Amino acid sequence: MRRLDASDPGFAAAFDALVNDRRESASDVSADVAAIIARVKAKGDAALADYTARFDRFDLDARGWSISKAECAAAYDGLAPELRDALNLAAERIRAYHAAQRPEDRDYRDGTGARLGARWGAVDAAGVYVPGGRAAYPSSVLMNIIPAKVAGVERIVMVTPTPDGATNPVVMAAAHIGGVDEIWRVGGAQAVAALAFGTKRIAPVDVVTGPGNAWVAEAKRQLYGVVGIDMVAGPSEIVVVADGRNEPHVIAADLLSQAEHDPTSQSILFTDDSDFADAVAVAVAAVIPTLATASTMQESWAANGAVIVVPTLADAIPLCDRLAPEHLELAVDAAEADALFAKVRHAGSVFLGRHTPEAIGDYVAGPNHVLPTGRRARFSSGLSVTDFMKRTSFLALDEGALAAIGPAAIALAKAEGLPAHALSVQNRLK
Ligand SMILES: NC(=O)c1ccc[n+]([C@@H]2O[C@H](COP(=O)([O-])OP(=O)(O)OC[C@H]3O[C@@H](n4cnc5c(N)ncnc54)[C@H](O)[C@@H]3O)[C@@H](O)[C@H]2O)c1
Ligand SMILES: N[C@H](CO)Cc1c[nH]c[nH+]1
Ligand SMILES: [Zn+2]
Repeated sequence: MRRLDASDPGFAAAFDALVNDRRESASDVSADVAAIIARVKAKGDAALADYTARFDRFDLDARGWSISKAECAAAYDGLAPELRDALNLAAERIRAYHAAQRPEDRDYRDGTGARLGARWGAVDAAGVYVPGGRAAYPSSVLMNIIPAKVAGVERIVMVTPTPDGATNPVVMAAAHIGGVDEIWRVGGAQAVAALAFGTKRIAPVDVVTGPGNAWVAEAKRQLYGVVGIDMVAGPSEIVVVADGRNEPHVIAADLLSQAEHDPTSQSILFTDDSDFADAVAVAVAAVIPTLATASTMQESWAANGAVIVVPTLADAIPLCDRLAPEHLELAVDAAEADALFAKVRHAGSVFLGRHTPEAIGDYVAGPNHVLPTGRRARFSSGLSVTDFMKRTSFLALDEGALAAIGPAAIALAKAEGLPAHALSVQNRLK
């Protein structure tokens, strides 16, 4: 863990190093992924079977490629009632939040009489990636599928690894609630490539969404253009801005909640209280060995964790903006949280006040937990209904509207040296 103090002379360089640390994109990940994509493109299902045997220790041909809707319904029926209620509560809240995201079509006439507008439509088929290497993610099933359904996607294809052949009943129950059409037991970069190119078994999709580890995130990045993607949602991150009036063990757990996802996850604390910074570091060290995910948290915290003391909490905000974290917690009184939030420019999702742990957003709050990582909140946003849709603009002119705006088009076409464009307009002008 790095302990930095903004008043130290070497702080600027040390913070630059933290910001520029490309912890999830070692060049070997990029090269590995390029090789996997090329092999899936060339060999299709055979490559999927090989990679699944290698990475998930699972023989697809012997034990089955897919999970049926009937299996998912049975998993739902077999769930303990409190878990079923929790999934349904999460689903309802996620649905309500995303229903409000459905964009409006536009259709209007301007002063020339021209009719202009844009019509939104869903993609035909969406592939949703549900991670499953180190943990099972029923919450990510809901976060992916529900916005796709709200968008009106007709074919929703889920891919998820089943390491050692073990299926997860809560993941299957969530797929039942969401209403998935196909589930394929493949993960990693190879699954994303299969969705993008299609194989004999898996028909291609138009868009691939969802989170995953460094290989999954890099595969989406490399395949963008062959297929649409939501954004690059890789190993989880959290930045917490906290004053010294918090309990150190409460903030320690918030930091560890994201450190436990992946050894390449990142957790950073900013505080204006040096004693509190030390107390949180002590609490983190004390909590780690008590939890089942200790080794992942230890690796992540040791390699990527940071505790940073700033003169005032307001000084932390421009530094947070440079990190553009996936999650930002403002653990201060409500009024101060609002004031700090007003200054935040770059973050995937922000959690305001002392009573809003980021982990609530992972499960039941409603906003999507699939969020940009690796500083990409500078230019991208969390998964939304519009990631499963596209907009078609349209235009209808009558003679009067064409007469009003046509001559300008002719002038511009001539200036560009494109006479057929000019003629195409000129021919219709009286
Ligand atoms: N940003 C977000 O919105 C968000 C949300 C949820 C989870 N996450 C992240 O998702 C990730 C889940 O990771 P996971 O590992 O549990 O599951 P995963 O499904 O993302 O990855 C498992 C797959 O990775 C591939 N893989 C593993 N090692 C490999 C190697 N050496 N070479 C090539 N491929 C390899 C395998 O194919 C394996 O099936 C975590 O990093 C977590 O932080 C992010
Ligand atoms: N924190 C993850 C996004 O980075 C989402 C998640 C799912 N389950 C638990 N957490
Ligand atoms: Zn989480």
